Amino acid sequence: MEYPGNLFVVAAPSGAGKSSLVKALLELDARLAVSISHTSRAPRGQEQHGREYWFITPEEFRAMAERGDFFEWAEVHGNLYGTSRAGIESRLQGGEDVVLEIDFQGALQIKQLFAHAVLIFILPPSWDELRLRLARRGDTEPEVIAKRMNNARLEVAQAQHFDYIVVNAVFDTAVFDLKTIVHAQRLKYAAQRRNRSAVFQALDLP
Ligand SMILES: Nc1ncnc2c1ncn2[C@@H]1O[C@H](COP(=O)(O)OP(=O)(O)OP(=O)(O)O)[C@@H](O)[C@H]1O
Ligand SMILES: Nc1nc2c(ncn2[C@@H]2O[C@H](COP(=O)(O)O)[C@@H](O)[C@H]2O)c(=O)[nH]1
Repeated sequence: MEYPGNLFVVAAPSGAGKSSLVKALLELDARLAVSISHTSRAPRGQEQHGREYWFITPEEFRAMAERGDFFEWAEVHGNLYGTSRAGIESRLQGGEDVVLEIDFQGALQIKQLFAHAVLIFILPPSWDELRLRLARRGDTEPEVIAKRMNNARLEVAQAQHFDYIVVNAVFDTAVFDLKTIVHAQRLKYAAQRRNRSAVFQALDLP
């Protein structure tokens, strides 16, 4: 599938900081929109339906998957997560740029569907720091942290399939790296599509 809008996929082990980084990136870039996923997991902390996720039951999730409502979906840490077509198709068709914050299984499914999608993997600076970040966030049970740390080793092994790897050690440096990737991709994709006005727009030229 090919749409005029750019598609960025950000994946990372839980706690590496992808939601925080994507939030900071969106604040700097009004042309980016984040896709809100559907999940069968229960809300955590202050999470709200329709803001962090669309929270639905496993039965509702499976019915949506069977209807083909998702571009991708996967089971992650024992819960179901998916990117709905309705959430992003019209934006991409309209030339808007979209970011997906999803796991590596979903990222690889997206790359099969959208050859121009840019896959970015976020790494924590160390395993100890990853564990600390999960613990400091304060909304995840110790046994869930243990499960996510185990899964993190499998997830990091998939980083080789991504277009870029960003290490989230110093937060502002990682945001800058993401910004640079987004800017470079906008130029490249616009040039590939021979869209001169999009090239000028990406360069911020009149
Ligand atoms: N560079 C950084 N240095 C220190 N702490 C950070 C950094 N980046 C993020 N954090 C903190 O780490 C914690 C985890 O971050 P965040 O929730 O963004 O991770 P995530 O990868 O989106 O996790 P999940 O997949 O579970 O949603 C948060 O408390 C966040 O404030
Ligand atoms: N394949 C997909 N993975 C998703 C999606 N939305 C989120 N996720 C990933 O799930 C884990 C856990 O998230 P959490 O909010 O429970 O901590 C994390 O890796 C997310 O990136 C999705 O739509 N598809």
